[in-house]
Amino acid sequence: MRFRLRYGLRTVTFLRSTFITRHPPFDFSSPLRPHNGDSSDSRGKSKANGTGERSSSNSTRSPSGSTRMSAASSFAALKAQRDARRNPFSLAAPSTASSTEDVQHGEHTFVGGDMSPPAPFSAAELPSGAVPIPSSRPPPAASTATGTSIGMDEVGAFESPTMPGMGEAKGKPPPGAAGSRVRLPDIQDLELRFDTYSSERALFYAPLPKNGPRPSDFSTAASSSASRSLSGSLSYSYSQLLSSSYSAPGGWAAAGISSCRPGDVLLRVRPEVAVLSTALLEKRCSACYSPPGPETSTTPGTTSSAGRLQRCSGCKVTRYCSAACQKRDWPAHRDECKALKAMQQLHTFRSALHQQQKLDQRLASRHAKTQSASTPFGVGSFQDNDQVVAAATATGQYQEAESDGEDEDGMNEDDKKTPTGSNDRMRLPSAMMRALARWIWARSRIGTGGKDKARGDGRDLLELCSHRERFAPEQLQQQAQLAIHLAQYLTAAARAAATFGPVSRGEANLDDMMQPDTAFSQGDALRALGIDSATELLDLVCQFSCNSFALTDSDLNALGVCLHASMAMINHACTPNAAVVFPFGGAAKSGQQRWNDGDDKIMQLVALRAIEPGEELLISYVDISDTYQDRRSYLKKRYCFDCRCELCRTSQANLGQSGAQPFASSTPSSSSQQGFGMHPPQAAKWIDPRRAIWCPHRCGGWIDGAALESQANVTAGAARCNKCQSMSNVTASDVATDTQHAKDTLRQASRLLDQGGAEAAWTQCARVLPLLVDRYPPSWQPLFHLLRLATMCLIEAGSTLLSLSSSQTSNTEAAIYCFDEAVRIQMLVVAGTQASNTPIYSKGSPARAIAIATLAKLVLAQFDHPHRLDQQGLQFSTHSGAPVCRAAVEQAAAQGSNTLSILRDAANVPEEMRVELARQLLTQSIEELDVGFGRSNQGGRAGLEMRTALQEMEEEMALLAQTRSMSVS
Ligand SMILES: C[S@@+](CC[C@H](N)C(=O)[O-])C[C@H]1O[C@@H](n2cnc3c(N)ncnc32)[C@H](O)[C@@H]1O
Repeated sequence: MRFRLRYGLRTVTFLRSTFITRHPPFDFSSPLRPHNGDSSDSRGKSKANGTGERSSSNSTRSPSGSTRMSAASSFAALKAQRDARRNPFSLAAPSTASSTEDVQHGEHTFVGGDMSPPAPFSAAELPSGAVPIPSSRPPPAASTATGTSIGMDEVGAFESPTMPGMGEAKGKPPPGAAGSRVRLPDIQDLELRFDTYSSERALFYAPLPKNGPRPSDFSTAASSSASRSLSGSLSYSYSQLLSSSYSAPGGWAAAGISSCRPGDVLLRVRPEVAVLSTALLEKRCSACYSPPGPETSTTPGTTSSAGRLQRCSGCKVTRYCSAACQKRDWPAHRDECKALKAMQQLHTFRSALHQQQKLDQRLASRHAKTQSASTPFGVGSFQDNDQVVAAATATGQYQEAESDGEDEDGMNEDDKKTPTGSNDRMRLPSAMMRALARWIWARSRIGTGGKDKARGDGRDLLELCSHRERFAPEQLQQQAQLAIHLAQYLTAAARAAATFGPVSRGEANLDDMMQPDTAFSQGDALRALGIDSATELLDLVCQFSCNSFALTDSDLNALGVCLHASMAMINHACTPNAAVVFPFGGAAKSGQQRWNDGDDKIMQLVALRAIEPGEELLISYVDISDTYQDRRSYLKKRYCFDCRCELCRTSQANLGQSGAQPFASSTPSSSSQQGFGMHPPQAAKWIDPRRAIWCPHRCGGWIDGAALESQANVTAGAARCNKCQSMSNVTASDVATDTQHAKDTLRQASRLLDQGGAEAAWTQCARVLPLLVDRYPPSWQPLFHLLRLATMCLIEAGSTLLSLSSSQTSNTEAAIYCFDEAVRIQMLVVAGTQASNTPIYSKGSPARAIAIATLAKLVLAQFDHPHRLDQQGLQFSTHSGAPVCRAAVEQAAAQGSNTLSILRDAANVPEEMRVELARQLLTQSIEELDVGFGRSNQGGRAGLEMRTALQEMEEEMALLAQTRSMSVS
């Protein structure tokens, strides 16, 4: 039948390309924060000026002695301003501290003054402020500024409580606690910023230091532009702000200016810097992030690593889908290209060195114990002209340690041969490192008066919080490790040029390299980029880590990392009223318009519920399907704060921890209008869906898993079913074992999937799922994560099977099995997002909207083979033992209130009703995508896809009905 064929094939094709949200448990780019230029845009320029003018008003001496605006001066001036703003008790007024002298000599003052130095640095190197890196020699003349022509290699396929809502808290929350209502200070005590891109819908504000300087002291340009921008709406918006909540515990915050409906877009910006994750560098275009399109695939049926992405002939690392894309990326890639290339040369050199060392050692041991143990030269001498690296090397911090993640040391392993041909593995810089380096290079170009196309329209990273002084020692040590690698990466090109001659010659003069004296100082190279001290470098790393966003595609798949300073001023809540999304993917329009077909202003702040004027805008930095403990430790570790939102306080109270605030029952606010937002939980009865256990009597009720942890709670009957009061038959130790089991499986299956073993990954999941779905609702955190991964495995496996050979019935049948199973698993995922009247994700949350859209696609894909879903209560397949029973879906659907109505009959829906189910799913996903990705965007790329699918489906159905009536007559 035409309908079935079309849908089956078309859907499967787009299933393969993107579409499932995957949240690795510790995805760096997923602060997730949570978790997006065309320089010719005049508005972009004016916004850039907002920062640029402020910094450029402070001119200083360049390293060479000439008076010009240097990158160093702008760093220093901005840092001084920032520190003064952040520290109301600062003794150093920014107007005086803005002199470069002061900053360089450690005049920063910090609240608390607890400045424990990072482990690799000695206390002497890091006193209470910036430590200048001793200059040993002047920077090489124009070594980093020379242009290089753009070239491209053609490469072949493989070369290349309820939530406790936002209601008013009873009692007095601690001053400054997020969610607390504190009257805003008078307007003269605030620094206000109005974002020109916000369509007058978002305002950024920060308290000024008491008795401190006024905005005008910082920069006339900045303050006048602020008041200019504000003049139209100031009286209205500010009076609203005054009467509303102010939860920022210091620092910047954002507030809505006018009333917003769910789905309103509050801010639309282009990220100042955005890069593809290192793991995707070979698989995606570095400018538009497109995978190689099917039309360019060289081998039919192969997965997306095939295709004709063209490799940059300079660095041989980044790839592009077209010359247009490469050209667009060039301003940002230019310095990076040199650095990557130089790193490869250095890597080759180091490999040679290493071989030489090994040989020497062997010779030494063979020939004489009398022989000196010292080798002719050491790796240390190669690095030792940098204070940071030397210190780290001395303390063993710098090592070529294997790392399975970008986060640990900021370096990724490329397990292919290096482009230079050596067999050992080349470690590419992580996405974060490349992003930060791009930002620093762009910054230094602006500082030296260069025209900068690479940098977008945002404010300044230096104004954002760093928390260097607040990190736990082990965290700071990790950041220091990143700083060390960043320093090496930043200076690779300059150093290579100094030692090898022009990088483009590609000839390493090993003799020169062996002489430490001739090696180019890392300190010099960093100073040329405007970084004067190890502390400054470390600050930048900390700032980036605290303020960057995960770059995702329109289906929330992680693509990389990005930064925009305005967006970074938005604070966190585990029950956010807004979200930062990339409705059309993470990149501006591609040369071919294949992948990103939307607006260039690609990073958007969207209201998830109704927002009153002056209400603080809050996004989530974490995956809110995580438990309280996981969210808490992640926020503490990465962002240095304890979240005091109502959800966290309620969860804490449930755990019976000391210091918990009593739960504040809030009245349903405007947030729950139109069904969006959260309903307030009944404190006494609230069970966190993330920790719930099914009632052993299958009444559909839940038992609070958190209550099991305390014997007192168990004795007091807190661990009983909330419906029938049955006792739990699961103990706390059962839960701990199941949690561990699920987490281990998640890790193993994730690894298998990454290595291309989707079927093996699914088999791993299939082993544990039967027990887990029987014992826990799908919202139980470890199960929820596993279910999301299981759907991905099944889609990947099914798509691969289908692409192998459609003539082999066994392949097709296996593929059908995969999609059938994926439908059931995804039903559980959707149920998990919505379970209880206090769902993990509120209606319209991007993650929930995408989960429904995914299910809709899967149901559409089933139309080819409707007979596959039998009507048995349990669906076991001979193929790897399908573990997920229909009963689990039914149980999950029955448990919920009307939020799950869409799924209530899904598991037993007769075949003829399946089209109706698909229609319902498409309709609901469109409604929710419109909220999560912006109504004016029509739900972004995913929303447009769903609309097209719905329209086509209705056309097909009409055609089918017509054909039927004709054949009857
Ligand atoms: C991306 S910044 C947000 C803007 C920040 N207020 C500023 O001034 O730069 C993240 C930092 O803001 C603070 N923050 C964000 N949300 C918070 C909350 N709910 N409670 C306490 N601090 C919060 C933390 O210090 C966190 O590291």
